[in-house]
Amino acid sequence: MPAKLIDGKQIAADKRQQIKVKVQELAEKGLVPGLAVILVGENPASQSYVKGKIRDCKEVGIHSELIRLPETVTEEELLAEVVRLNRAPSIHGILVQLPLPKQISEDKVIETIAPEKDVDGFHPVNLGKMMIGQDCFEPCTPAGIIEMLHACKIRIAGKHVIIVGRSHIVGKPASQLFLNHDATVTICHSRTTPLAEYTKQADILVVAVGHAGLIGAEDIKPGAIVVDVGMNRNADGKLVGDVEFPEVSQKASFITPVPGGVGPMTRVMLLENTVKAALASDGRLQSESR
Ligand SMILES: Nc1nc(=O)c2c([nH]1)NC[C@@H]1CN(c3ccc(C(=O)N[C@@H](CCC(=O)O)C(=O)O)cc3)C=[N+]21
Repeated sequence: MPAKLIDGKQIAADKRQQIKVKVQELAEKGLVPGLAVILVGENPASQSYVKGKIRDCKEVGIHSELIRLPETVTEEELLAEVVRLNRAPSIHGILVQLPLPKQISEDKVIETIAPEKDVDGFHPVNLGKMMIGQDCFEPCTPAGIIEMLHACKIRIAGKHVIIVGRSHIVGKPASQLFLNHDATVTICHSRTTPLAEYTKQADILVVAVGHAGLIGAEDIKPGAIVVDVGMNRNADGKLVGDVEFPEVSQKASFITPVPGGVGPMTRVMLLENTVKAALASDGRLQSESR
């Protein structure tokens, strides 16, 4: 039986609707969540992602500010902008679009964002809190994956989750989040051999590498749940994941498509984190909401 498609686009749209209602309630109480997005340079992919984020904010009533800086900006200038936004009362979340030009240390920039405004969940304080199970901003892509599995009523506890990829923004935090949800977690990466011997054992397989066609039908267990985080352009310029989609979907029980799977969930989790940041900034509303 072919896999059920996990419709990330639809799940994200439903979630945006809920967030919109929440934002309206907060606005009536005088709190308008605010997100600042810093975009450095003219990279077309980054420009289009950032446009999407700003559009999402508009749709749900989150105030957004786009700060555009030239490709030649110095690290000092960028850090000064982050510090200004750390202090701005109308801004609750700060996102610096990655990647950044070579002259700028991404680590330094992320560490300069106030942890309570780090809606990407990339700051070491948030990553550390996640590791010890404390309340924190969870990175949007891993959080979106968990959210879409929940929306499909897929249980995580006790499952063997195999993550392929160990990036700081997807693989590593995803492994931690799945562990926090009581999964048994295995992390695979470029030096794992033979990769297929591992992936075939997964109840839930998360692939976040960035190689089109990395996972074929022969690499999964029948009935596995497959989450494709890959984003690759094929020869025709079409967006494709890391998983051979038609073949794998014949053998899996659930699969996320690319596009329309994890990507839209990543975007909606940013909105959720921004509302959370706004609420946390307002002691009065925070205690009311409990
Ligand atoms: N500070 C920072 N935070 C990020 O979260 C961040 C970043 N930098 N840099 C770049 C990556 C990439 N990323 C995407 C999110 C959603 C889609 C998305 O919605 N994709 C659609 C399709 C988009 C298309 O067609 O091009 C989909 O998969 O259906 C894509 C890419 C966030 N990133």
